[in-house]
Amino acid sequence: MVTPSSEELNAQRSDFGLRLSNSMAKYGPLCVGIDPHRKLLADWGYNVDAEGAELFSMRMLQAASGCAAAVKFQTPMFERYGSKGFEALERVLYAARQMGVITIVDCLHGGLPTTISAIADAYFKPNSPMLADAITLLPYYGARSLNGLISEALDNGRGVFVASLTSNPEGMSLQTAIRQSGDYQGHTVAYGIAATAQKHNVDIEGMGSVGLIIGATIGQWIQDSGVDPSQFTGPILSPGYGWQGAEAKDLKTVFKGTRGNVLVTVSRFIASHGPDISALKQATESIALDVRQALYEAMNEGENKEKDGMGTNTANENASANSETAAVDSANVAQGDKPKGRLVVLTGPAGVGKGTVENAMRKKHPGVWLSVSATTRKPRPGEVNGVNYWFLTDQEFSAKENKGEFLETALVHGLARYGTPLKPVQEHLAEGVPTLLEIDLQGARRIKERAAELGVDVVYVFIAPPSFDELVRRLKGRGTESEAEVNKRLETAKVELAAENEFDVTIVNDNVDRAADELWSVIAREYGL
Ligand SMILES: Nc1nc2c(ncn2[C@@H]2O[C@H](COP(=O)(O)OP(=O)(O)O)[C@@H](O)[C@H]2O)c(=O)[nH]1
Ligand SMILES: Nc1ncnc2c1ncn2[C@@H]1O[C@H](COP(=O)(O)OP(=O)(O)O)[C@@H](O)[C@H]1O
Repeated sequence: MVTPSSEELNAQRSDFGLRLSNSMAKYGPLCVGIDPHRKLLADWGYNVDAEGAELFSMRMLQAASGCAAAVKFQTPMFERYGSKGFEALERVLYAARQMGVITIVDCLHGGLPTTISAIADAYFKPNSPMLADAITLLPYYGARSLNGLISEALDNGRGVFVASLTSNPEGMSLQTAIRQSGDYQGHTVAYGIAATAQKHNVDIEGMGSVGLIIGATIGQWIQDSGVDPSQFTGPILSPGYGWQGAEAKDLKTVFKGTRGNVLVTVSRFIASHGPDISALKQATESIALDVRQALYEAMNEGENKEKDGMGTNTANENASANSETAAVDSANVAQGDKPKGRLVVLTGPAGVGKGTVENAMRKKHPGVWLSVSATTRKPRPGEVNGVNYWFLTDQEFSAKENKGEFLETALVHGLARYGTPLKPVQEHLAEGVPTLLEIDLQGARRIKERAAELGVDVVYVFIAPPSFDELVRRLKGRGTESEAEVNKRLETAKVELAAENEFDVTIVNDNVDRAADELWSVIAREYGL
């Protein structure tokens, strides 16, 4: 038998971390949770059995492929159907491998070393029936009880996520209990778990293969735990976003100063848009952008934070950033003496592709902040409150308007009211963050009138279609409006197209990537990036 060299062994042991960080660089920090809850199966019109769970999972997998860095399966949702449930999971894992999607099996195994070593045969070996890229582990027999199994995972190029800080209140009191003896005496239980996991990552260049699970909803508890996620150089899996109550601001609190190694799991929110595959994809893309933006801000928040404590290598030095552009943007945006760029106001007729171009640009440059408007119109399938718009009732909108909470408002297409919340725009501009508004012509004109009074400098950008016929084609092709609504939008479009010369820059959206690059070059010029 040929004994592998130490370089080969090291390459093997960092394989999962490397593959995951490459996938996160490509698709962003979203992990789609594939959890066939009984209620979801019934909502989708599937049988509540192993077959239903398999059909559900295959569809979620299809939606996640190309939109998310990884997928995660909760085993109890399959195990409840006994051997048929496990067969379903085996087939879904096989399909994911064929599609090249990274898989995490959330089985939360733990126990005595002799017993759990058998788990390696189930998940890590080349012929394992449920071969997965990583599994989740419970360390409550002692973090070191997992070392044998972790070594097996690493030797096979696989990874693990060790539960460290969960978000249920009882979990928190246990995890922040102070250790009475042993290596980490005087530290919390969670700290000892994180520090033990980190030991597997210290000699690895880039992101390690031994991860932690830290719930997004734990908020300020992170401080009581003594765990500093910015010091950890393996991947961090974070459930709890969306359905379970965590928001962008919670990600910022918990993951301050991290460097692209946080993977946020979203499950029920995405599944609630199914079974239509395009609605599932759209929901996945929306939430992926939202999560990416929040983590990008979290990364900048920790810029000048003191480093201490756990582990010898800082995440700053060791973990790979989630994308090269993110790293470049952060270097430029977060410098002490921030350039104060002008507010970028983007306008263009409905259906010209404003949303498409902005999304393409923000995928490459997550440091750009796009204001989220409020509207009284109904959400379209896949639209997410707080991500696409803040969806308000007429009364709620009027109340905010009366309190002066909007920078501008307008009645658009004579159908619904829209408004730009003032405070977040002021805050982002004050911090030197590239700030983009997408609003209609009336709103752009209103800002022109008020810019001096508000002390904001503005650059006005117009997105134009290659031709009117193409605009009609795109608007109809989008298929989200009735014929009457399309006609209303085309009437507005004629007025907006005639106002093109009121703008500082026109970008013709004939090709999404090219238009996105042009939009970025306007922003880059404004903010000196
Ligand atoms: N004035 C103003 N217009 C907005 C705001 N948010 C969105 N809009 C514009 O409202 C119009 C309608 O947007 P939307 O309902 O998303 O659908 P669309 O008509 O198909 O683009 C678009 O022209 C948007 O640019 C806002 O906060 N203020
Ligand atoms: N350059 C382009 N070429 C072809 N189709 C496009 C282009 N840009 C956008 N689209 C399509 O046009 C439709 C309208 O785009 P959307 O981003 O919703 O527009 P807006 O936000 O301006 O209302 C969508 O179906 C989108 O996929």
